[in-house]
Amino acid sequence: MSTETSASVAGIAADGIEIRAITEAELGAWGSAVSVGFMRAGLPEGLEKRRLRLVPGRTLGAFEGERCVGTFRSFPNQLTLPGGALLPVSAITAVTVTQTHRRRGLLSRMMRQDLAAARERGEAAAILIAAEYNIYGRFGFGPSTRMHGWEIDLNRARGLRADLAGSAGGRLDLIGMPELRGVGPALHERWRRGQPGAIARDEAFWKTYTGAVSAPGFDWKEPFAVAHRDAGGTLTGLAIYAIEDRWDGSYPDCKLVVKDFLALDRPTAVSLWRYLFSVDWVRSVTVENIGPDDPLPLLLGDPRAAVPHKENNDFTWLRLLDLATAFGARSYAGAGRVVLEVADPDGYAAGRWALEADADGVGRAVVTTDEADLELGVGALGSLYLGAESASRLAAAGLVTERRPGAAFALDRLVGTPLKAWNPDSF
Ligand SMILES: CC(=O)SCCNC(=O)CCNC(=O)[C@H](O)C(C)(C)COP(=O)(O)OP(=O)(O)OC[C@H]1O[C@@H](n2cnc3c(N)ncnc32)[C@H](O)[C@@H]1OP(=O)(O)O
Repeated sequence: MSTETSASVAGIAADGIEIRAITEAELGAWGSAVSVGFMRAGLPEGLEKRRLRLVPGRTLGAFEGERCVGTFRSFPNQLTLPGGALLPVSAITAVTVTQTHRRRGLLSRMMRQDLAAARERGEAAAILIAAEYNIYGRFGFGPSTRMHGWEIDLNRARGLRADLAGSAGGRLDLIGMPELRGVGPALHERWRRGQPGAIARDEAFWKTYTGAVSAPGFDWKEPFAVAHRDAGGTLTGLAIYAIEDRWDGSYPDCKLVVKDFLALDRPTAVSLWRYLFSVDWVRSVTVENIGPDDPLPLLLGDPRAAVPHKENNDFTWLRLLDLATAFGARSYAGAGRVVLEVADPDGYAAGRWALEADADGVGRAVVTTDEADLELGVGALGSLYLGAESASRLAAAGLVTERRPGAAFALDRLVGTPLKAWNPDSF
């Protein structure tokens, strides 16, 4: 008898289920499995969008014979780091296992296969948006940015502060979807370089966003897009919003929902907010997700009118795969050195690392034999990587252990950033 176990035969395990990259011809069946996995029965295959997003070799299926019972997709993206560098990362999405086949290790197999391939390709980290909090920690991911939104009652807000100046000589125009598709990408490219935690938006993103291709399971409704151009005619901001048409008897009681807000400077932001807070019939504004450091409430006549949105929670999860590349690429607030003992059951980040930075903000992670100041898992380190989480807070929660008193605060001074990392985009 052959000594070759089924587990060693081209990804087929003892249960007969094979994990492999799909072909383009299998995209329809794979897409149907995604819909079933996300509890949406009978949806169209959405082939046009899926074709746009197909990266050869990176769309995985778990196959039991012909039947696709698990799905997993990754694609290349870039993460803006503190300091403005763009780190190539693997973005993971469309993770599903059919209900009849769950808890048999299929996600674990797809994830481990894809993370190993990402590391091979030289992607220093993987990112994803987690459907549920408890799925991805076991694979070394940690929450690294938060969703941050506001509900604003316009009767209480008293508009924007009177002393705030909008852009001098700028103008606002409502634009249609074809124009948004034309001008949005270049504006976003400029904007994302100044926002740690932001990611790139590809062609598929803009086409889906503007309704040029449909995404199965999502009811697309054309939003409003208002563009701000400065006195020289350069596009410096965009706000995308929807209106929920509500009436209280004979009185308008509409809600304006801000879906996307990109402003390159404060005068642009002020002009856009002033517009959004003064649309006729609108009595309340929901800002679904905006940077945690965005000053929005402080721009209002009464900041208490902005109440935190109920979905404010963890958003981008990050899994470090190559500490030397990842920590060498970001910048640091100043000089410092903290030695970390990192636990990583899958090995990528495991070991003792000195995280150090010079006065000019250039830093690195290097393997060391020095005594460790702090012990933590790779997921906690992923949470700290972009600077949006604090080591002191994780230490208080027992998720980081100080071996030297004060080490958590020393790490915060090293990795903390002037502008909190934030990512507006689900994927
Ligand atoms: C990036 C994204 O696409 S997020 C979307 C994720 N998908 C969904 O939420 C859709 C509905 N859920 C599913 O499709 C599946 O349940 C999945 C993909 C979440 C999990 O797939 P499975 O194949 O069941 O996971 P697998 O068997 O590998 O589980 C590994 C471990 O994670 C645990 N686990 C898996 N899912 C969950 C969960 N939702 N909550 C808590 N623990 C979980 C398992 O119990 C198991 O633990 P163990 O190792 O201690 O036994």
